[in-house]
Amino acid sequence: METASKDHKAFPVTATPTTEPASGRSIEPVSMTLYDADFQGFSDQLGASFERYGFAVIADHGLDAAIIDAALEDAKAFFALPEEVKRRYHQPGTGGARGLTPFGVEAAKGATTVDLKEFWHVGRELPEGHPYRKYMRDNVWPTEVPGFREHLYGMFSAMDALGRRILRAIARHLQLGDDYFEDKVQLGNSVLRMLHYPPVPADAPGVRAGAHEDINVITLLLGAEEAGLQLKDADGEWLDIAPPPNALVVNIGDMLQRLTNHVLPSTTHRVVNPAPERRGFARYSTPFFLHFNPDFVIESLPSTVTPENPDRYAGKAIMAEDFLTERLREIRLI
Ligand SMILES: O=C(O)CCC(=O)C(=O)O
Ligand SMILES: [Fe+2]
Repeated sequence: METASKDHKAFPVTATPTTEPASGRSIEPVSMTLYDADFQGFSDQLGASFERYGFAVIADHGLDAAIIDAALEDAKAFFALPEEVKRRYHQPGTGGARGLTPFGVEAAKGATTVDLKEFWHVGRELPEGHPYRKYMRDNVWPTEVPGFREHLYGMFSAMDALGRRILRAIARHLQLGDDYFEDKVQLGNSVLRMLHYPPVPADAPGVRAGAHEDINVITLLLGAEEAGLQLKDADGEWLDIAPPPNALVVNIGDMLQRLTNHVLPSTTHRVVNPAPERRGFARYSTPFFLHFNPDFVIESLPSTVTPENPDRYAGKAIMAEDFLTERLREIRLI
């Protein structure tokens, strides 16, 4: 539900991307140990990486490995269930907002083939009667995997907290108050996506994930050590993202690009099919799409509007929820 492509024509997803040259550039990881030792230094490094690539690689993120492992093991156990059992948790017509989106359903905008993936979505739980409940569907939980609910929601909460920490550094980089984002995302319509890319036959049509941009504020991604994730660099070259073990990949989504009048770019990315020696391996990755609170109004931050970078969205303020709905319609998910 978080994906759309602007430029599929330039990079048809039906091409054989693994044969395209990937440039030798790579993103320098930033260590989160700097966060407490030298917050300004951390913010500067993170901000520089985002301005340059729209992506950053964060080492030493401090997430509890036990929380991640428990959620991942449960997701793997779920994906290993028979197809007809899994499909009980598919809710057609809801854009895959919660529960399972089966293999062969999602495609990047304009793509002629579907992505070679299936995924499970977990969203925020709010108390009965909360005014934001109308924007957020109820989660669904499989009964076949004991612990799934507790572990998956534990991971949602851990990623949510880490995302808010990272946003403090982004706020510092943008010379806003460090807590600028706090009351704008604390009840955001965020989604944890547990992704399963099965082994890929040599003659598979399509790619694991076609070229797209994320719709949300920032995305926190674990599991990109298994190769395939690439970003489209400013000069049009595809650049492999090869994080060190256990590192977190973070990228800017369309909502933050819009808020910052493109000072922080939402970069096109994709997941290409594996090299022959890795074709027999599944890939599991877990993006957390951090969203604004549904009623936050997105308009260019005054500090990002300059004579060299005039407001690209003058007179186009939009509520986060309307922006999301518009984008999901564009990609025909709702
Ligand atoms: O699996 C990955 O590495 C990235 C997935 C992604 O870009 C997405 O789901 O939006
Ligand atoms: Fe993405």
